[in-house]
Amino acid sequence: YLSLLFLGWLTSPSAWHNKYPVAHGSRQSPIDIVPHQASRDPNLSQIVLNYDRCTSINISNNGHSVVVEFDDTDDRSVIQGGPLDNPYRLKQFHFHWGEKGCEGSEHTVSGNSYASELHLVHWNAVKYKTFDEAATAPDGLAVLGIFLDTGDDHRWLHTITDALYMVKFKGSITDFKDFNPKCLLPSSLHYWTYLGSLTTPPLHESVIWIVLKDPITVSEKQLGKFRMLLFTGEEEDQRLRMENNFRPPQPLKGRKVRSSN
Ligand SMILES: Cc1ccn(O)c(=O)c1
Ligand SMILES: [Zn+2]
Repeated sequence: YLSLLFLGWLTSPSAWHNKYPVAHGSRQSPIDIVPHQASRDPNLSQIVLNYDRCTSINISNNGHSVVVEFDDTDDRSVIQGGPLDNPYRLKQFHFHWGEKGCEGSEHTVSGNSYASELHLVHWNAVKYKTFDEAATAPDGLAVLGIFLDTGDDHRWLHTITDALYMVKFKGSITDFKDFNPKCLLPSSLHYWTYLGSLTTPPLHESVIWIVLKDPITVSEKQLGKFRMLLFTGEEEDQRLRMENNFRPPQPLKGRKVRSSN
């Protein structure tokens, strides 16, 4: 039992710096966003999402989260505008959540957590040849963060939650075609943006974060289905429920958070 606790400690956010010293870097994510301290930047245009020709491929459990991957061999699904100098290609989206409704998001707003946070991960295919190369470059990735609040059922989330039983165990993967993440967006695309990092090891400081101000609403029942996923593989005897897969806010270290109009 103690060995499990020790193992748990080793993989917890507070221990990541031992293997990934960048965990104590100058542009780590997530952060606490304080709206009235964010500067409205008139030069910040709206963000534009072109997901209409997007091609989802599969859904999988990578031991950290549930991930939907997309065909990123061309510019069929991109995010552009806002703080971005060129289009960034959609590669995957995944979620972070807690064990109860009052925590689970990675970014917080004036110290308040949401129940979950959706990350749509894009990469700069104009400047870099592969996702892995982009993932280590300061302007390599653009992650669109969307908060999930609990309330009524989300009309389209069932498409994902109905597939979760097929990816219960770490390492499981199954087909997941024709899903357009546009159905997971809130009505307003107003956002905060700042320079940050991946929120899981290797914590590369390569992410231009675009966090939408408005959350989407999902039901406690829908969120509960994420908590039946496991961190552990089918062959492991310890079954660890996948929950609290969020990193807490990191020091701002003088960074400016900008706000769209
Ligand atoms: C690429 C990547 C990996 C993990 N997470 O949480 C992210 O938000 C982005
Ligand atoms: Zn994430």
